[in-house]
Amino acid sequence: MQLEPVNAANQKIALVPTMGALHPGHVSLIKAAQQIADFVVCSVFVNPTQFTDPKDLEKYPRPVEHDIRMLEEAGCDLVFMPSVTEMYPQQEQWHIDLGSAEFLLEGAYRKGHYQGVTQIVKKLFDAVQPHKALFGQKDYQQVLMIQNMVQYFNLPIEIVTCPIIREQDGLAMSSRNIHLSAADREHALVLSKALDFVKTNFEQQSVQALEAQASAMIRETPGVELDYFTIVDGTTLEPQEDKQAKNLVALVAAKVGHTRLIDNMLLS
Ligand SMILES: Nc1ncnc2c1ncn2[C@@H]1O[C@H](COP(=O)(O)OP(=O)(O)OP(=O)(O)O)[C@@H](O)[C@H]1O
Ligand SMILES: CC(C)(CO)[C@@H](O)C(=O)[O-]
Ligand code: BAL
Repeated sequence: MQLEPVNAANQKIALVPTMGALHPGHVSLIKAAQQIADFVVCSVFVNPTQFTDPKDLEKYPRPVEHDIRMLEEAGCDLVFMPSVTEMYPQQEQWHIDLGSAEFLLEGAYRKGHYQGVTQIVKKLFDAVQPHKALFGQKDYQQVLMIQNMVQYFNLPIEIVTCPIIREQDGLAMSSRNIHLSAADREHALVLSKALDFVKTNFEQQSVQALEAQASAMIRETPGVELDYFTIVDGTTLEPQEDKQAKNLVALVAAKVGHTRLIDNMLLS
């Protein structure tokens, strides 16, 4: 990949890393990138090292033609779609200290996931050398881990977080939604409904009561298996029951049918 002319012209480069199967959530990142940079690169790479479930990796959607068309329509300047051997030409070790939050929530359910995520994001940063990189709040913990990786290596890259884009009925857009059956799609709505419930009742009820009611809503929904619904400090991801505290976030993960989904909402 040759980005020298862009660098020589002193243009600001923004990178939007994705795993493809693009939807309007991804397009919102491209659009946000266009507002804050002169040249926008989107990477499309299904990164094997961040998958803990081989079946999840195998069935991850890869609609390449559709993705290229969407990126053209969005006016993306360059698409970086490397192969696995380009990104991983040889066996390599990767382990960095991402802080204690690495092992909580998603990190507890997908062991080693954030080592894989930060490994590939560092490789993408090295290849593209962007000034800025944009990520979705939908993957809340991922943004924290990438910020920690940037700090670990002292990289001169600004990490920008973009809001969650939802379907009209509230379901957070996700590439994995394609795996939902019609019934799953209905049942999956309970995740955003539970988050909305917590946001609406935040002033009136205790954190414990909110978590209990939201969890019950989800557990009572057929075909949905709750992994966690929790209200935590938005930086440490440790439980936080003091509602006066700033930076509280509610995070949820559940299996809907055979598909594991995540979502979250900022509370204060
Ligand atoms: N609904 C959304 N709104 C905003 N950003 C999103 C949304 N969905 C994904 N993103 C962001 O797009 C980037 C690429 O994500 P990715 O390619 O994994 O898509 P995805 O829809 O999150 O897929 P999946 O969750 O099924 O892996 C990430 O920074 C992610 O947070
Ligand atoms: C950041 C990322 C592209 C790394 O593979 C992936 O985790 C994703 O799509 O969120
Ligand atoms: N969107 C986060 C990437 C993953 O689930 O592996």
